[in-house]
Amino acid sequence: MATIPTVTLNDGTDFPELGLGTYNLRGQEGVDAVVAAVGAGYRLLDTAVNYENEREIGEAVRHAPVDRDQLLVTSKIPGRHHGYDEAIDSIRGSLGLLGLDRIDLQLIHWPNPSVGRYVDTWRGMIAARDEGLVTSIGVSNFTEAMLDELIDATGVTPAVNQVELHPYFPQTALRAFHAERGIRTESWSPLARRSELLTEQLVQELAAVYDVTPTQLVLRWHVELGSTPIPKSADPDRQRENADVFGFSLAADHVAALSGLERGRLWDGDPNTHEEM
Ligand SMILES: NC(=O)C1=CN([C@@H]2O[C@H](COP(=O)(O)OP(=O)(O)OC[C@H]3O[C@@H](n4cnc5c(N)ncnc54)[C@H](OP(=O)(O)O)[C@@H]3O)[C@@H](O)[C@H]2O)C=CC1
Ligand SMILES: O=C(O)C(=O)[C@@H](O)[C@H](O)C(=O)CO
Repeated sequence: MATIPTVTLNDGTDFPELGLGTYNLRGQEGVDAVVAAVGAGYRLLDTAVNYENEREIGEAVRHAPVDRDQLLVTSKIPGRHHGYDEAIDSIRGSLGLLGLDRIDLQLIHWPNPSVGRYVDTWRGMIAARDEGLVTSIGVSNFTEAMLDELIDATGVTPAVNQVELHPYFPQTALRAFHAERGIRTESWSPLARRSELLTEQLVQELAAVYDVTPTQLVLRWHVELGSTPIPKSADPDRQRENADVFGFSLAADHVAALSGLERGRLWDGDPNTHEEM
């Protein structure tokens, strides 16, 4: 079983350096996949209201081979639940589906700027944290300007910003901004959804240099950048492979070379314009 190291968030919480994405993990197969991942060493589980699998994630937590307190469950507030009261209701709804009395990390899923309610939503999340419904609060898909808007309005800095990040889109400027503000970066679609990234010549060649798989090389690149990747896999063998990235490290010039694959966002998810309800 892999031991996944942790870093300390700006609120003092220990946060794993790698977690499990669960988009599209549903039904009994989804429960089994998440239980297997915990058995393989995963402690951070990433879900969202919009994944429609919070019931399954809660079920997996109850059947997992470790105590609930060793697991960190993330959920996310969807666009249709933006607003102060709506955010608190959304969190209560997630707690009900998960069957848990606390969510470890609560995020705003997308800022949806045309709705104009992410600051109110953030205030609701602060209240939910103060009430003990959630431990850590953060955001997803927020730009530098949006992050500063939250901080300036409330004095509370998000613990995490979960964003699209992979060698095709290394988010250099946003990561530097996070480092200045003490915000932990979390990488969604860290494998670029198994696109041609894994068969890039550079990725294949460097994987051979380190005697690891292309997937392990890419996930280690995230770790070297100081971002927590949350690869999704339904397969126990691939889950184990993905978690086994803490026994080697990459030379700085190899990290830079992988970042040089940059070509931009893969799915047109610019938070200034892309909205999800
Ligand atoms: N906040 C946000 O807006 C977003 C958050 N997310 C989160 O990020 C998570 C991860 O992103 P996701 O989009 O799922 O994409 P990933 O980059 O994690 O890629 C997942 C794909 O890669 C395959 N895969 C995983 N491991 C391996 C491996 N070792 N070898 C070969 N193929 C592999 C999986 O297949 P298989 O299952 O068969 O192994 C699946 O098809 C999501 O599940 C979700 O939790 C994602 C998008 C947006
Ligand atoms: O998976 C998520 O969390 C999402 O927000 C997705 O909807 C993602 O944005 C996507 O699949 C875009 O094509």
